[in-house]
Amino acid sequence: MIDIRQLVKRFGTFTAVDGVSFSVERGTVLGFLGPNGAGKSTTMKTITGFLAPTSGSVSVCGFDVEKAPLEAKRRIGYLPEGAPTYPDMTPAGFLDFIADVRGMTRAQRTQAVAGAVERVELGAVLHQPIETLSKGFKRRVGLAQAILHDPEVLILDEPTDGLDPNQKHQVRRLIASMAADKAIVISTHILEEVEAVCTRALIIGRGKVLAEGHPAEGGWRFGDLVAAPGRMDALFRRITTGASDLGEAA
Ligand SMILES: Nc1ncnc2c1ncn2[C@@H]1O[C@H](COP(=O)(O)OP(=O)(O)OP(=O)(O)O)[C@@H](O)[C@H]1O
Repeated sequence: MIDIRQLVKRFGTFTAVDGVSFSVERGTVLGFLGPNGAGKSTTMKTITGFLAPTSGSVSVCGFDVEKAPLEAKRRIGYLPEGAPTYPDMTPAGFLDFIADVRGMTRAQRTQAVAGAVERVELGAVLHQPIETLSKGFKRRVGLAQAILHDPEVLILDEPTDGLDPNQKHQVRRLIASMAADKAIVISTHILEEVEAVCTRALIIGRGKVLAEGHPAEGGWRFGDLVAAPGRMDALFRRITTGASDLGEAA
C-alpha cells in the first residue's frame, strides 16, 4: 500500500534522506526508529506530500504522491510531530473543520467526529480551546484528525509522545485494533512500543536504512542480530553507533 523507491530529500546541500526504499503492505504496523535527526520525520512528510522529494518516488495505494496528490492524500491519515495547528479552535470545531475539508456531508461529519472522539477519549475537552489543552490532549486531537476519515494508510509521527502511561497503552491498543485492514507507519523512540505494537521495524540513521527487523523466535531479529524481549535498546545502539555491548544486554 506504501511503496517508496530511492527517496532522496535535500535541504540546500544537506541530505536528510539518502536513498531510502521500502514497502508497507496492508496489515503491517511498521516501526520507524532512529536517532534524533536520522530523517524519520522528513521521510514521513514526504510520504504524506507535505514535502516534495528531491528525487525518487512515493506511491500510496497505487497513486504517486506527486502526480496524483489528491488521490494519494485521500487515503492517508497523518499525525505530524508537535501539536495541531489552529490553537484557538476547540477540538469539536477543529475536527468538524477537518471533516469538512475531507469532503464529508454534515451527517458523515457528525458520525466521523463522534467516532474519533470516542476512540481517543477526547470527550472531556471537546469545547476547550486547543491552546489551553495539556500536551497529551493536544496529541489526542492530532490523532483524532488523523483517523477521522478511516484512511487505509496511517502515518503517525511519535503518536504516544506526551501521553501518560494509561493513554500510551490505549493508543497502542487503538493502533493494533486498526492494523488488520490498514498500512500503518509509526515513528517512536520508545523501543518497548515497537515490541508492543509493530510487526516490522526499520532503523534509519543519517538518512539511510541501516537495518530491517521483525519478530522472531527469542525476540526481534535485525539481520544477524537478535534482541531478547525488552532488550532492543542494546541492539539499537549497536546498529546506530557501532557500540558492542549487545552480548551483555541481549
Ligand atoms: N526544513 C528543513 N531545513 C533544513 N534542514 C532540515 C529541515 N527539516 C529537517 N532538517 C534536517 O534534516 C535532518 C533530519 O530531520 P528529521 O526531523 O527528519 O529527523 P528525525 O529522525 O525525525 O529526528 P527526531 O528523532 O529528532 O524527530 C535533521 O538534521 C534536520 O535538522
